Amino acid sequence: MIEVKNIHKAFDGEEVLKGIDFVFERGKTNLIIGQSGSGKSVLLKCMLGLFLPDQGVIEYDGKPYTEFSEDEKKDLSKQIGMVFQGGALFDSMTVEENVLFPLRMFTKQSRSKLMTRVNEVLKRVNLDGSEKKYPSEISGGMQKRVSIARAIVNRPKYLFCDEPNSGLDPKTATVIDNLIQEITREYDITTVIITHDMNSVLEIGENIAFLKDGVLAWKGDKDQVFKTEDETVTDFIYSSNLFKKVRTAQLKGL
Ligand SMILES: Nc1ncnc2c1ncn2[C@@H]1O[C@H](COP(=O)(O)OP(=O)(O)OP(=O)(O)O)[C@@H](O)[C@H]1O
Repeated sequence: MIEVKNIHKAFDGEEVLKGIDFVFERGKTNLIIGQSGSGKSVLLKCMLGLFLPDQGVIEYDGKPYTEFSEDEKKDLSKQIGMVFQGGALFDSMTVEENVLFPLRMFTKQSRSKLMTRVNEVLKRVNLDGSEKKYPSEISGGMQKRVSIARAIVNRPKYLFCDEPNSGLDPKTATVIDNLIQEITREYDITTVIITHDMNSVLEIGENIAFLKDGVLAWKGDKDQVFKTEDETVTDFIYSSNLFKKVRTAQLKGL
C-alpha cells in the first residue's frame, strides 16, 4: 500500500500538485487518470522518489519516506518495478538478457541461479521460446511482456506502469492490462498505472484517482466511474466518441 497525504509540488513557483490525498491499495490495479498536464507523472515521480514533494508525506506500507534511513531508501528502490511507456528495452540485448539485467544489479547469486528466475518469469508472461530473440525481432505486445517480466523479476512490492498500453492495438492492450492485473493479484503487489486509455479504465480500474489541474477531482472504481454524474469526470470520459455512444445507450436503457 502507498498512501500519499497532502502532496504539494511546484516548479518555478507554479504549483502542479495542490494537496493530493490518495491510498494506492495493495493487490489492486490503481489507476491515475486525467488530462495532459494534470500532474499524473509528477505524482508518480514523487512516489518513485525522483521528486521530493514540497509538502506532504508518502507512506510505503505505513512508513513515511521521510523516516527512511539511507539503507532503507536503497531497499525501497529494489522493491520498485517499473514498466516504461515505450518499453525502454535494451535493443542490443536479447529478451533474457534484458530481464537478467536488473537481477544482476541487485543480486550476487550465480548466473545459473539467476537464469532459473529469468526463465520462470519469462514463462509467466508467456514468452518461453523467445529468450534468445532481440527486441526488434518480436512484436510490440511481446516487447511489453518483456518489460513486465523485467519489472517483476526482483519480486517488487510496488509496480509502476507509465501508459503500459501505448502503441498497442486494442486487443493486445487488453491482454497486457489483464496480465498486469493477474500479476498484481498473484504477487500481491501495489500497482500504480498512469493511463489515458478508457478501455483500461473499464477493464482494470479497481481503484482510480482522477486528477484535474493538480487536484484529486474524483476517486472510485470502474463501476462507479461510468455511473458518476460528476461533470468533471464525465467531461473527461465522454470526450471519447465511443464512450459517448455507450453513455447515450445507457441513459436510454439499451
Ligand atoms: N521537471 C519539471 N520542471 C518544470 N515543470 C514540470 C516538470 N515536470 C512537470 N512539469 C509541469 O508539471 C505539470 C504537470 O505535468 P505532468 O507531466 O505531471 O502531467 P501529466 O498529467 O503526466 O501529463 P501527460 O498526460 O501529458 O503526460 C505540467 O505543467 C508540466 O509542464
